Amino acid sequence: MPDRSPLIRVTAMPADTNPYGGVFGGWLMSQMALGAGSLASRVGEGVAVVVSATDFAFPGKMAVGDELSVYGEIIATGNTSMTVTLEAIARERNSEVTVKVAQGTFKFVLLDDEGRPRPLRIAAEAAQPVPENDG
Ligand SMILES: CCCCCCCCCCCCCCCC(=O)SCCNC(=O)CCNC(=O)[C@H](O)C(C)(C)COP(=O)(O)OP(=O)(O)OC[C@H]1O[C@@H](n2cnc3c(N)ncnc32)[C@H](O)[C@@H]1OP(=O)(O)O
Repeated sequence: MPDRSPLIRVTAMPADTNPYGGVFGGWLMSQMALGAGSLASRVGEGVAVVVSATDFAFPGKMAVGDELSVYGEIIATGNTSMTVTLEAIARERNSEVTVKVAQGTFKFVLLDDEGRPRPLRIAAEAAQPVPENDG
C-alpha cells in the first residue's frame, strides 16, 4: 500500500453487515462519504454537500473486525464544486494483509450561510489533501 494518510479509519462491526453476513456495501459507501465530506469541508472551509456520487466499485470483500482505511484526494475543482476520488482499503484484523474493497467519486458543492452555492475560496492548485492525518 502506498505511504499515505487515511481520511478516516474504522473497524467493521457486526451491525455493519448485509443479510449474507459480509460487510454491507452501503456501510462502505457511508464511510467513504464521511471521509470525502471531511476533506471537502476542511479544504473548502465551510458547508459542503454531496451533489453526485459516481464510479463506485467494490473489487474486494472484508469481514467483521477488519479495519477499513479511506484514502482520498481532490481531483478537480469548479467554480463552486470539488470532486473527491476515494479508495477504501481493508486490513485483516490479525495481520498486515490488505485488500482494496471499494472505490468511488463524490462531487461536493460549497454552500454559503443561506444555503446557496458559493465560489471556492481556494485555487485549484491548492486543492490538495490535508496531510498528516494519521497521528
Ligand atoms: C443503502 C445505504 C447507502 C448509504 C450510502 C450513502 C453514501 C452517500 C452519502 C453521502 C453523504 C455525504 C456526507 C456529508 C454531506 C451530506 O450529507 S450532504 C446531504 C446530501 N446532499 C444534499 O442535500 C444536496 C442537495 N442538493 C442541493 O441542495 C443542490 O443540488 C446544490 C448542491 C445546492 C446545487 O444546486 P444547483 O441549483 O444545481 O446549483 P448550481 O449553481 O447549478 O451548481 C452548483 C455546482 O454543482 C454542480 N452540479 C449541479 N448538479 C450536478 C449534478 N447532477 N452532477 C454533477 N454536478 C452537478 C454544477 O456543475 C456546479 O459546479 P461548479 O461548476 O460551480 O463547480
